[in-house]
Amino acid sequence: MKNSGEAWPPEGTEPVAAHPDAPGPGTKLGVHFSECFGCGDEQDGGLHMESTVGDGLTVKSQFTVTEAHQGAPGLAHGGLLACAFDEALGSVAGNLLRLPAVTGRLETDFRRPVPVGSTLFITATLDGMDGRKIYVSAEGRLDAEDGPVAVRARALFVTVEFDHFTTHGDPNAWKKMRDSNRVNP
Ligand SMILES: CCCCC/C=C\C/C=C\C/C=C\C/C=C\CCCC(=O)SCCNC(=O)CCNC(=O)[C@H](O)C(C)(C)COP(=O)(O)OP(=O)(O)OC[C@H]1O[C@@H](n2cnc3c(N)ncnc32)[C@H](O)[C@@H]1OP(=O)(O)O
Repeated sequence: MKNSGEAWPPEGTEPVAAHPDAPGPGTKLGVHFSECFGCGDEQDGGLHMESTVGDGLTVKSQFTVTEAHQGAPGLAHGGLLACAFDEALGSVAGNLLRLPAVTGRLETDFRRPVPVGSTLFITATLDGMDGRKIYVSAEGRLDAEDGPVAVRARALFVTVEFDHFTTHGDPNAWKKMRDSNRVNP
């Protein structure tokens, strides 16, 4: 993946269409795995992000910063903001393409402080694919859809076989996610 100053998406990236069975604009995506740190509802310390499919190849997510997310006093920790963007970017890749994929590389540009109590309105866009490589980008605006941009991010996701998760992860947790019918791999 190219560095921040270089062309995005990189040369060789092809435009993509959403999968025919992908959820349409306006669909609330809910929780893909109850224990996910980004969106899970059984993860007390998590980010509890909520996402909805947007127009075009986008997903819109919201992340409200609490005192549990601080780095500097009163301000969101940059690593947690990166986590929020990983979730939003993974959501646009996974839900619109309906392909299992993992983050290979994630870049974040922090442009404004994000205070405790504020909500980031994140729009993530599916920029294209090159073989197994999925390119996605996002921006997060402070406290409103048209608020000032606080964070920009872009990422490379790489498609994997489903056994990536059972081989390297926890097969029982995978079964729990599958049985919840929240995703349908
Ligand atoms: C997580 C959800 C699972 C559920 C899936 C089901 C349904 C989906 C529906 C909804 C999902 C909704 C939301 C998801 C929300 C959040 C997502 C969170 C995602 C994560 O939290 S995920 C954890 C962190 N993530 C990892 O744990 C990855 C560890 N890693 C590896 O597992 C390997 O590293 C892997 C597999 C990445 C590649 O390994 P590999 O051996 O398969 O393939 P290879 O190395 O050949 O790479 C192939 C091509 O990608 C290029 N490439 C690779 N990495 C690159 C890099 N960093 N920079 C530049 N280029 C790179 C190569 O250069 C080559 O390019 P080329 O084809 O041109 O040669």
